Amino acid sequence: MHQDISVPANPLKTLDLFCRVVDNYGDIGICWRLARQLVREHGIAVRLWVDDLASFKRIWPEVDPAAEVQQLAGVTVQHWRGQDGAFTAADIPDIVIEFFGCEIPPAYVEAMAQRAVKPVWFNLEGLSAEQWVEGCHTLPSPHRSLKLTKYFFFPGFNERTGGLSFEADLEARRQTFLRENRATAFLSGLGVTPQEQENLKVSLFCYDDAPLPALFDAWQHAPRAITCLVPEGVARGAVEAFLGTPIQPGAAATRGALTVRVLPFLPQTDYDKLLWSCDFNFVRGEDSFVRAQWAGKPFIWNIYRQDKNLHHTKLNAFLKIYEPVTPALADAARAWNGANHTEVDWQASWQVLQGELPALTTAAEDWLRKLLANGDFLANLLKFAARLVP
Ligand SMILES: Cc1cn([C@H]2C[C@H](O)[C@@H](COP(=O)(O)OP(=O)(O)O[C@H]3O[C@@H](C)[C@H](O)[C@@H](O)[C@H]3O)O2)c(=O)[nH]c1=O
Repeated sequence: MHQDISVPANPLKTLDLFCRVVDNYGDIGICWRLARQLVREHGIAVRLWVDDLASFKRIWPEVDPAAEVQQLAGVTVQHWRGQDGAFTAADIPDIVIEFFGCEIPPAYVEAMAQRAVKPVWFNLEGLSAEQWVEGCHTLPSPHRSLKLTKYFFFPGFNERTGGLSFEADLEARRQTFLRENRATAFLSGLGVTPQEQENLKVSLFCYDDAPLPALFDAWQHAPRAITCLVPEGVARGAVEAFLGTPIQPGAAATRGALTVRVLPFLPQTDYDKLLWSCDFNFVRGEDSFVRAQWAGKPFIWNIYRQDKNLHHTKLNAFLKIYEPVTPALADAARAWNGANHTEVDWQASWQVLQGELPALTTAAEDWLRKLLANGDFLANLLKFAARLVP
């Protein structure tokens, strides 16, 4: 008789990911990235439960907002209407993920407990550079009455956390894009003129309360001409005030050293290319913040506002570990988020930042390589999950 020496196949083949869109695009943005990556890189059958298909459509135009169930990029997308219908053990996959503590239906949890082999259950948490995260990462939370355990899994910036998610081919695609100078064709396709491409290129994604009018004002007096590329709908009031016309893709105006150009709101994969194409990026929330780091370019982060100014604590925690930071970049980041104690002179501040750009860019590339070494968040999660399988 032959002895079976083959490596046991990965038993974790199916997965449900639950996403509740609190607001904006970050919740679905992150979940959609993870879902696609699970299918493409790990061969896992993924069902993504999402409650807001309209927001989803903004970042992935193929979404049919009226469909109950649809197949997209190999993922089964299920419109989550808060169904708490009948679930049986047969409905439950090998892995269940709830995103940002969104509560999954109680009947579904009951069905999880009925499964002969219990699913590996995760709560995916938000990104923060605060130190307490390291102590909470992978902590188990036993269900109060059912034989189930949920694990907290945190993204993060070092090996004591889950790391940040990146696709296996992300860095190779970025390198090819840069090496072959594809930015020119990409930006031209978005209507950015050759002259605008000669300027210093800045992408802009921020919340409405960022001090954009002051920055626009400063940029008009910048030492080098600036092209600010802003996807449609971002900072609508301030952009409209600058343009003097209602916002639509293709609208542009130049005042002094500053040209502002409105782009269409881009599909998620093209948004990466925008970050790669620019010299400096303004990003916000969580997903674009992470993608800016994978772009290897200097950036300023507009952090998602939280009660009691908790977001300022998070911002400062990040600025403390972000190695490329300079005093000028930290000051500007704090001012952008209302976390500074003194008035900021944006004109002077930008002048310093512009001078620092070459060094900041080199440092941002080094930072990217350091983060890559922590491994991909999903690969780290699946490795952890595999260890829990009996
Ligand atoms: C500007 C732009 C963004 N995007 C994508 C990139 C991201 O996946 C997504 C934006 O998500 P974020 O950067 O996270 O920013 P955000 O502000 O949109 O999202 C969130 O922030 C979180 C912290 C909160 O928990 C969420 O509730 C949510 O507010 O939209 C495009 O696909 N095309 C575009 O043109």
